[in-house]
Amino acid sequence: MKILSCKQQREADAYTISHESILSINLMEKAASLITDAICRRWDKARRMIVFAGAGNNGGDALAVARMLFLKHYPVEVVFFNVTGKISEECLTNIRRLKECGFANFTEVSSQFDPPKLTRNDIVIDGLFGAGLNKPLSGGFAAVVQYINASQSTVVSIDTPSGLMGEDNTYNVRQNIIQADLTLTIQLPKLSFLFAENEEYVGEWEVLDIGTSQEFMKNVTTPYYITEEAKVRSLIRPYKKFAHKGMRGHGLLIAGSYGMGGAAVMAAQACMRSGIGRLTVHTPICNHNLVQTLVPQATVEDDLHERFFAEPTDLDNYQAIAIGPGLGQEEITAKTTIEQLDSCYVPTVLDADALNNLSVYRNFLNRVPKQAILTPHVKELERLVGRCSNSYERLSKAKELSSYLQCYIVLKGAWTTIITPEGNCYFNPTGNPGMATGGSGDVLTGILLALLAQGYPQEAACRLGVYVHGLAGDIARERQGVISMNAADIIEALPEAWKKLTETK
Ligand SMILES: NC(=O)C1=CN([C@@H]2O[C@H](COP(=O)(O)OP(=O)(O)OC[C@H]3O[C@@H](n4cnc5c(N)ncnc54)[C@H](O)[C@@H]3O)[C@@H](O)[C@H]2O)[C@@H](O)CC1
Ligand SMILES: Nc1ncnc2c1ncn2[C@@H]1O[C@H](COP(=O)(O)OP(=O)(O)O)[C@@H](O)[C@H]1O
Ligand SMILES: [K+]
Repeated sequence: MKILSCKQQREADAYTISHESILSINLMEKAASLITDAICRRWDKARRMIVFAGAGNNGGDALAVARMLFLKHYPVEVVFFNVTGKISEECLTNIRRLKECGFANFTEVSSQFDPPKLTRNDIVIDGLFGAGLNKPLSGGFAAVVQYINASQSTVVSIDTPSGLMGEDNTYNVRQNIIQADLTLTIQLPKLSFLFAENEEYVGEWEVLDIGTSQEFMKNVTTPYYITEEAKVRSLIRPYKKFAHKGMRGHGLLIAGSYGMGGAAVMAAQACMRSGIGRLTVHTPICNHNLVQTLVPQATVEDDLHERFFAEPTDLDNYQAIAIGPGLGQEEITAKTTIEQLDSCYVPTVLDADALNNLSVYRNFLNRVPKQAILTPHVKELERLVGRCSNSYERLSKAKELSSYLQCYIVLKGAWTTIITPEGNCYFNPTGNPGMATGGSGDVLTGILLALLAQGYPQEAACRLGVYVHGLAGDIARERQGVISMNAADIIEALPEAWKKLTETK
């Protein structure tokens, strides 16, 4: 699914209107009817609906929703803000239609505003500004937003919380953005909905399909996508009847140090559950028995050192390499990691301490092999690119790093983002907060190693691996609950996740 900028969303509406022989007012009617349905599904007529409408088309939506709720006998009040006297045509039509229904509970505000008392029982419908917002809210509108936010009412935003920009909110004034409980967004989510710091504005969100021109959607270009299950399924390659383990690749996992053998175990277990032919784990001597016992399917290659990764190993026999889980940050390990990079001629994953070690020796960044996959969480990325003040800036810096190194970056968290060297960003929809616990990332590294060893190209491996990792997390949540689930449960859920993605529906 593509994610468009607000400008593109407005172009999409205009294109749909001119090419699909639908009038603008009827497209708005469609949006309003879907919004009304979504509201009626959630709240009954005991709740008073207070509609705040602006003078643009977002206000037009809100006024049409007010009419539909009124005709369904909901108690409705409308506050319409006409500050400049400039009202969109569709908004005007909807004022007229509302009044023609006999609706009288209508307050028009042009300057002084005596706000209605908002109670816990009220539903505020926010139709002040949508995709047309062009600067942070200030003055009277800021006061209205702050008034709504200070109330106990439930807030439903139409298309977007008023005041929130669709992409970059670096220079926004945060207290002047509506804090919605629910956002009913038209056609597609906005990029800013996928950023952690905007959760308090967007609340829960639902996408309403108003039938935007398919042709426009097909041709419009954007670097931002949400990965869909159908896409992921199409990436999976079936095994041939005469498959043998040599065809499914031999991977090398360089992981573990004294006290962190578990990371090597979890990555290896996940790898062995993701279709790899053969796996070798290179780990310090102290972890030998642990890995042999807990992952008997894998071969163990001992490092020369008792406790740390201290000696680069021969990579000639492998189709893919993963370095990092639980490696530690001893100086000798950092130097060895960098030295090892020089012989990584096959697809490579760099995770956790491999990245932390690189961030200590940033002048060696250019030794990262081209096309490598880097899997940082937010902190690990910032150690590489510097502190970021928000998610948009972090994404921009990750894109710069990916382009500079010509590598793939998997920026982990909710909506894990896969950034390609060409600058495309794929947001992953699976996964849940139960995965925010030690070891979950090691599991992902194991999955990615398995996919690369089997010959999946980097981009496919990232999109497929991250999706299945999150899906296994979702299955683990079903089984164990969000509090108790841990990385071991994600590994245990991998067979079912893979089955789900390969079974015909
Ligand atoms: N037929 C259509 O065009 C459809 C439009 N739709 C709705 O239309 C919305 C977009 O409508 P518009 O393009 O009219 O934009 P908005 O309704 O978001 O805002 C438009 C007006 O706000 C002013 N404005 C922007 N930022 C401001 C600020 N900080 N302070 C004060 N005024 C400010 C602009 O100058 C403009 O006049 C979407 O978000 C969606 O809700 C949907 O109903 C789908 C159909
Ligand atoms: N709130 C969340 N929603 C979805 N996925 C999450 C969430 N929190 C964490 N995850 C996933 O869990 C994994 C955690 O990895 P990481 O931070 O490297 O943990 P560790 O280093 O402990 O293994 C990542 O793949 C991340 O995307
Ligand atoms: K809005």
